[in-house]
Amino acid sequence: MNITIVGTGYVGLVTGTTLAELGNSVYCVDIDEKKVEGLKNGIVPIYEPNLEEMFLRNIQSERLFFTTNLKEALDKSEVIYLALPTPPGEDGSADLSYVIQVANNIGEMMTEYKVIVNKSTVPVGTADRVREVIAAKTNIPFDVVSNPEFLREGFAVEDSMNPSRVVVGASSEKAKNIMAQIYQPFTNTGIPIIFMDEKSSELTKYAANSFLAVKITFMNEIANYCEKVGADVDKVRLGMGSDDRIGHRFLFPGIGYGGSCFPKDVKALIKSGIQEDFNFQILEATERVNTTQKVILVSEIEKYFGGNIRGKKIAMWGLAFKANTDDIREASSLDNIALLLEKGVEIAAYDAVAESNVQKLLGDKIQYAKGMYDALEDADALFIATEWPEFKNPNFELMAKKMKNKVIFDGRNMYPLEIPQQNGFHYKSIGRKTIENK
Ligand SMILES: NC(=O)C1=CN([C@@H]2O[C@H](COP(=O)(O)OP(=O)(O)OC[C@H]3O[C@@H](n4cnc5c(N)ncnc54)[C@H](O)[C@@H]3O)[C@@H](O)[C@H]2O)C=CC1
Ligand SMILES: O=C(O)[C@H]1O[C@H](OP(=O)(O)OP(=O)(O)OC[C@H]2O[C@@H](n3ccc(=O)[nH]c3=O)[C@H](O)[C@@H]2O)[C@H](O)[C@@H](O)[C@@H]1O
Repeated sequence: MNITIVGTGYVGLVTGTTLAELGNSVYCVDIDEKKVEGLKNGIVPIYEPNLEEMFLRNIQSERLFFTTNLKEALDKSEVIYLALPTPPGEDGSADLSYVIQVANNIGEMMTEYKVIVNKSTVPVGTADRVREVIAAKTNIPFDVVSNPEFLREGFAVEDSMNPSRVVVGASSEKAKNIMAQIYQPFTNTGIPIIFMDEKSSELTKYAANSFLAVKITFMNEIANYCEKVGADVDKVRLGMGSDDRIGHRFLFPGIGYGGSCFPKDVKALIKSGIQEDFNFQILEATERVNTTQKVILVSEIEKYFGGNIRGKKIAMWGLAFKANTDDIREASSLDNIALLLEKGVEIAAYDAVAESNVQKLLGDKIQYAKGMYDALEDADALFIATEWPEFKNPNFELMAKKMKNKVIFDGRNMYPLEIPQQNGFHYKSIGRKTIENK
């Protein structure tokens, strides 16, 4: 099938590449000329494991094309996916201007039947709005479908090729059949394609992300309580997660959830609720708890150093909002950096993948180390903000040699407690006993 994808960010590029991998001819459109030029020349602008190989293979097989010309791509395909940004507006609600703008363009440009498939995360009722916008521009028949995306950054290719489910909100039989045809390779491997109405589909996306945000936040509160009463959150987590009604995933406590989606989607659902005179109390609490959780270790650092931390040097391992991505949107590292800088702390950071994005944002406000051990030179403490695999089994002897003090504040619970203990480190993690070493 011929498919057009509008927007070549994380979702658009991965969706386009995987649909091409499944044998479709895919025309990707973006307004960012530099990005499109790079993509045409085989340059993948994001860090995403296993994407580049598949992307290059499909360009070579002439199934994957890039253009800035929407009309050209539109004319080639019956199915148009929208993978456009829906960032938080000033009040936290989803900004639909990108989606509406492109819907307008499609209405003006289309010359025959199209299915417009919305992959962006959008509030309930957006399919209806897109329908109204297009219908105001043309009499040609078309359908609008909601098809939310559930991929995780860092596992985007894996999640797109082998999704837990595909949700399709469609009311027209014609559009349903076309969507069933696109996802037929999944049906054959037992992946459920769940058809429903557009509104339920739009809400499914927000409900799934918000539920996961609540799950993490619940666990963060349990972790904080563990510290008060002397329980160990790792044990509690194992004990809870073994009940398959609860499950082990997304129970890892830490310095809060970040990224381009959980924070924005929780805010957007709260806002959508308010518009309907409905209070999402559990989500309001989740947002509040997450905001404090992100910087919970800063007061611990102050406590350790007796209050004043001005002039201290802190090494930060990890800047990305989680491992396996270069994405720093709403990363907890940034909240901690801002607060620590405000308190007069000097920061030497290391993140092999996300460093350049932070450099663009913060410039010389912090130092950037070439390697994880370079960051530790003369450091008063180490702060672990992202769980990159290379931090999992470090050389503690070398760390001790480099650092001024053997102190670790671990926002990702990287080590079993006996490891820092055996190596004589002071070790403060989340929801577990503090290993004292003054
Ligand atoms: N990043 C993620 O892991 C996931 C994101 N989503 C949702 O998918 C949507 C897209 O997110 P991302 O891919 O992360 O965004 P992104 O910001 O990485 O990419 C969006 C792309 O759209 C392009 N664009 C903007 N206006 C355009 C226009 N008029 N015509 C053509 N291209 C245009 C931008 O230049 C950019 O390349 C959002 O609604 C997001 O919430 C859903 C699941 C996962
Ligand atoms: O809508 C989206 O964009 C996507 O949002 C999340 O994916 P992503 O933001 O890539 O990352 P996650 O792996 O979900 O992690 C989000 C945040 O939660 C944190 N987290 C995750 C799991 C956990 O147990 N504990 C925890 O603190 C991570 O460190 C990270 O900061 C969802 O997992 C995807 O299903 C969804 O498609």
